[in-house]
Amino acid sequence: GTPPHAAFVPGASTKSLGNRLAKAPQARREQTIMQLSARRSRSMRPLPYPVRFAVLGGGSFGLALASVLGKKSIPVTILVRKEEVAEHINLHHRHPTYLSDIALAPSIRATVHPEEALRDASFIIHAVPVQYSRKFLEDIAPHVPKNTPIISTSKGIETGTLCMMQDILLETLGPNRETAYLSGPSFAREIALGLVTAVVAASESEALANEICDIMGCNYFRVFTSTDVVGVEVGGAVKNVIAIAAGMCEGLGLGTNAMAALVTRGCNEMQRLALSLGARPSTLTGLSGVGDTFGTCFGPLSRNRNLGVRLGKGERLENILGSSTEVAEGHATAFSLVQLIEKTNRAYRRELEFPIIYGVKEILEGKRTPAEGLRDLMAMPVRVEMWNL
Ligand SMILES: NC(=O)c1ccc[n+]([C@@H]2O[C@H](COP(=O)([O-])OP(=O)(O)OC[C@H]3O[C@@H](n4cnc5c(N)ncnc54)[C@H](O)[C@@H]3O)[C@@H](O)[C@H]2O)c1
Ligand SMILES: O=P(O)(O)OC[C@H](O)CO
Repeated sequence: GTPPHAAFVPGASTKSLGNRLAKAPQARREQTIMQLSARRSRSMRPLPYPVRFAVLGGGSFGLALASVLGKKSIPVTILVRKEEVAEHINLHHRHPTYLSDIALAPSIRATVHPEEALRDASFIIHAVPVQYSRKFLEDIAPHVPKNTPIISTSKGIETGTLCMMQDILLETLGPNRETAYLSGPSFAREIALGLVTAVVAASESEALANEICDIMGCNYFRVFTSTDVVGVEVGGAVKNVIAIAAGMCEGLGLGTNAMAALVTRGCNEMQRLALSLGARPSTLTGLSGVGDTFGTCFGPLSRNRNLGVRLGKGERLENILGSSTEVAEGHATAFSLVQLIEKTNRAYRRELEFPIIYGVKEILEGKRTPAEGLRDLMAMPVRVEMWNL
């Protein structure tokens, strides 16, 4: 028969462990859960092997993740665009503009030279907005070591190609590379301040997801794992568009009932699209689905929500975009999403409706005002709340 310890294999996939746990007798289930907990608490200790990270993009999220690694004394090199920014980080251990009130650990360096950042990197974190990622990655591709895994943090859908980061990485850096997609409610400032944050690392390689969980995890940054890359990427992209709608609801002063209804229906649209693209339903109820949607729709730090608030208060889109130094990914993604929905509907010969996503796109195009968008949502024919997908 199977030896009692066989249910726990360090590095084994959470999925296979889950399957085996479900079938195991009670005593073995308890023993396995204890062993799993021991494994998780080991992840808080210093690593037993040397690693070095390259972080692509010196914006607030790249800095925030660098700060997590820096607190674990892991060497990190951040690739930035401007020489004066690199010099400032190396001299003062803080970014001159982003999160400039937060000191970075001495193990964090910055450079403008891709070869310097990428040479000898054991892991690469990609933190450049989706719309700029293809060009950025094409430019640095010759310097990206062949087998180094990439952890993408960018949330959105590329204009024109309708690609998400998995395809952009494949098309720019080639096949046969392990990749992972980090997502969930994770505002850069809160992470950099050491506030408790939980995210999910999705990868087709369960070994990579587990490694990220061990290496990046600490007592305030908890990394769950998943193999559902599509679900995690779609959740991260759609929540930014729903957050723009939630911001408009706030800006219009519509109240809590309206906000709760809007966000719930937004999650419903997110789930329907994700399922039609092959995601697992449970992913969309997790951190990268409703979790990130709640965080972004209700959190005052969200750039997407704040864009919506300003639109709802009557400000012009050009003014809002012109006054921001950081990217609200939901703006471009709203247009890509509508095209992706139309493509998916055509492929399945059906007419699934996504009134919130379409409404945000039309408001961003100037075809409706936020108040008209809401009026149109209320005028839609009433139907069953949940469709069988
Ligand atoms: N900021 C957050 O709280 C947060 C949290 C989770 C995920 N994300 C995601 O991470 C990604 C990066 O977010 P961020 O807040 O750091 O973004 P950001 O707008 O600050 O930009 C990040 C960096 O990307 C690079 N960059 C920007 N425009 C570029 C261009 N045209 N060409 C080349 N490089 C360019 C720059 O180094 C810039 O500092 C986004 O997709 C975002 O959705 C952000
Ligand atoms: O500031 P936002 O709206 O880009 O959101 C940041 C993160 O994605 C929140 O998880």
